Amino acid sequence: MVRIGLLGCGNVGKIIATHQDGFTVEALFDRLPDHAEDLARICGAPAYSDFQEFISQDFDICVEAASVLAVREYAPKVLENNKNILILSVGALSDTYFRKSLLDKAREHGRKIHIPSGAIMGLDNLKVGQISKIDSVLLRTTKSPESLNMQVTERTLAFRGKANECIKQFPKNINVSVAIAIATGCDVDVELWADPEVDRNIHDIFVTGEFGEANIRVINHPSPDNPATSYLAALSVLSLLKNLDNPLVIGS
Ligand SMILES: NC(=O)C1=CN([C@@H]2O[C@H](COP(=O)(O)OP(=O)(O)OC[C@H]3O[C@@H](n4cnc5c(N)ncnc54)[C@H](O)[C@@H]3O)[C@@H](O)[C@H]2O)C=CC1
Ligand SMILES: O=C([O-])CC(=O)C(=O)O
Repeated sequence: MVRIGLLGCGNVGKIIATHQDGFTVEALFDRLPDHAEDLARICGAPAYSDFQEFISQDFDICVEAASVLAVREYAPKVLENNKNILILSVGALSDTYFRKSLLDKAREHGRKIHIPSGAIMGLDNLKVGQISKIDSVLLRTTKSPESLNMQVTERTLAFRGKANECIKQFPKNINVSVAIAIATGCDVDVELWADPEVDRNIHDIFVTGEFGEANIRVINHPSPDNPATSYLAALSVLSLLKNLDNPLVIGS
């Protein structure tokens, strides 16, 4: 059974800790100690207020469900402590220097960095971009103004540009664009729309390349405690963890 340590005890953290299937939660950490303590009361795992104490516990993989800043601060330490890491706030890896240094550290310590599919579908086959030419990738994301911290009364373009710029402005909303960029190896074009008429998180992905064309539309339900985060993002972490020890590996 896979043993995990949970870094980030908010909305996704709670879903993970309350759906332990194929893994067990061994330790909890959050920059807000009461978040970790609340989750400890729910799931029974111990909460730590000191990161070094948390990372010294006996678990196989640290599951990050906190923030881009938390990845920058703690991911190197996780690997240095000889633990694998699952990174949901993958936007942190849009900084190529940071990404390279993290990969070097993973190799040095013989550890893995897992990036779940998060709030989108199709990430598995988008990896063909690493071996076959992709001509263009566009992600058009639509969310409610509330989840983007905006107040608008009509559909409004919040951002148009490249993924690595969008994540700087919306670190809690567009991690998916960086996951697509890493998977494909392409500079991803992003449009981020705030739409008062929608109560879902909609991701439209348009890809053209040597393989042909793909249009993928994911219409996500927001998760219970954070409308900016799709429920699918938490589910994708659960399915990754459930399959970690499975001898049958499905999807590329
Ligand atoms: N890759 C993807 O497809 C997706 C990624 N995400 C990202 O996943 C992360 C978790 O999402 P939610 O659980 O909905 O967020 P949340 O805001 O509900 O919970 C985050 C928790 O992490 C804690 N935290 C934040 N910064 C921290 C730090 N520096 N050190 C320790 N703890 C810290 C917070 O106190 C909070 O308890 C967010 O960064 C979000 O942007 C969300 C949806 C999709
Ligand atoms: O959950 C979503 O729909 C997307 C999201 O917040 C992110 O990629 O950061």
